[in-house]
Parts: sequence; C-alpha cells; structure tokens
Amino acid sequence: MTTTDAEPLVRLDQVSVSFNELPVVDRVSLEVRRNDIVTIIGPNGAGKTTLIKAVLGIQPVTAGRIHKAHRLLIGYVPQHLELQPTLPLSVRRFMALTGAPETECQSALARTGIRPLFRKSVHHLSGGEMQRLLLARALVRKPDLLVLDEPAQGVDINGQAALYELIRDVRDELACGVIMISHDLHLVMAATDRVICLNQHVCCSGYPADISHDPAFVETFGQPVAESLAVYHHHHNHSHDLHGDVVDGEHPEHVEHHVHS
Ligand SMILES: Nc1ncnc2c1ncn2[C@@H]1O[C@H](COP(=O)(O)OP(=O)(O)OP(=O)(O)O)[C@@H](O)[C@H]1O
Repeated sequence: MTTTDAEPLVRLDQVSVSFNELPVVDRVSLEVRRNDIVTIIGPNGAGKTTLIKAVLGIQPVTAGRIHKAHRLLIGYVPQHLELQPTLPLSVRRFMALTGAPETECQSALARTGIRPLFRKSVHHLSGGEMQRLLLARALVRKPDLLVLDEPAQGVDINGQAALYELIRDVRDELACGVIMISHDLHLVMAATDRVICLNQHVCCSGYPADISHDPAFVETFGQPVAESLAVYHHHHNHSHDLHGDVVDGEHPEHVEHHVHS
C-alpha cells in the first residue's frame, strides 16, 4: 500500500456503536496517519476495545463511517489470546500459522527480542514474552497500521517501558501508524504522540503533556492520578454521571476535538 504522510491510514467520522440501543461508542471522530502513535485511554467499559474492533472491521458500527486507505494492511495485537492448554504449540508453529516463511518469522521474533525462544512451548512463555510473541505475529506482514489492545498488560514496569520503546522503534522502522489502548498512564504520556481520552465519546484529546492538565482527564482518572502527571487549568464544559453520560454543559460533539496547544 502506498500512502503519503498527509493521507490518513484510517479515519473515523462520527462513529457510534450501540448494544441493545445503548451507545458504547458515541460519535467518535479520529484519524491515524503514518508515523502517528495514537493511544486511547479511558476507564473500564469506556468503549475502547469496541472502538478498535470497529477499526479492525470485526465490530459493525451503528452510525458514522470508517474510511481506510486502499489495501491497508493491519497488524493486530489482541488483549487476550485463548490458547487451548492441552494443544502442544511451539513458538515456531505459532508463527508458522501466519503463513509467512520461516525466515520472516525468525526476523520478526528477533525484532521483538525473543528469537531464542523459537522452539519453546507458547504455554511456557512469561507474560512479557507472550506480548512480544503477539507483537512479532502482528509485525510479520509488515503492517501499515499496528493496532494494540493493552500491549503491556501482565508485563512488569521495566518490561513495559521496554515494550513501548520497541513499539516506537517498530513505528520508526516500518513508518507505520500505531493505535493502541493503554492503562499505563505514565508510560503512555512518555511513549505516545497523541492521546485520546474516551468515555463513550471523546472527552479530550491532544498531546500527552497537555492532556494530563485537562479537567476532563482529571474527572475521568481522578485528582491523584492527574496531579502525579501534572497540574494545569483549562475550561471544560461538561460532566459525566457514573455511566459516563454527559449530564450538563454543551453537547459532546462540540468538545470532541478540543486539542490544546
Ligand atoms: N458484544 C457485546 N454485546 C453487548 N455489550 C457489549 C459487547 N461488547 C462490549 N459490550 C459492552 O460495551 C461496553 C464497553 O466495552 P469495551 O470492552 O469496549 O470497554 P473497554 O473500554 O475496552 O473496557 P476495559 O478497559 O475494561 O477493557 C461494556 O459495558 C461492555 O460490557
């Protein structure tokens, strides 16, 4: 696929997803371009996984549109991978299931630092090794867009920092776009280009250094978290109830794109 940096790999226009008529994703608009690292943060149940499933095309949208670049190749690192525990499965076999030649599988494993585990059983990998294996699997086809759902879960703090660094390096090498979900706020702030704070709708979005000062961020993650990141005041015009619904102020579609400079 050939795209210029200016052309979005994926663009969401006012995308909504509802289950039983209740919106879980509410009029979300965003774009990801080559070389972008966009991280979606938000509380449990905010619709983050649903949103990226919509990007992957495995979750139908109720309203809005998702535009993808022509012949976009997506590499996906899921939140969980259910493996049948009784099924013998080596790293080598797991990677071979991608259909890629063994040399390419080996170089993807080398890229994520786990080539020495080639003959090991996937059932015996540590949490961090498993995440690196899932990343290698996603990389083997040299994707235009890398989509990761909480890539650092189950990984210790040093391992998390290394994993985010690896994602940045991969982005540099492949010149791909990256969209990921993360709960590791401190690492997110260091490792991403753009943060989108989702609570069904986009509460706030922007550069990591700015977003931690946004009252919508403070409201979503709490004062102690926000203070540990930074403090800054900015006018914000709506609040949420416990379900994340807007209870006062302006309609959310007017605040979706408020990016601070
Ligand atoms: N297929 C489905 N049918 C009905 N409800 C669903 C379905 N998938 C997700 N939901 C609901 O949509 C809401 C958002 O789920 P989602 O997994 O997108 O949240 P999330 O932000 O990724 O949460 P977490 O941080 O806990 O992973 C949840 O209330 C969930 O129960």
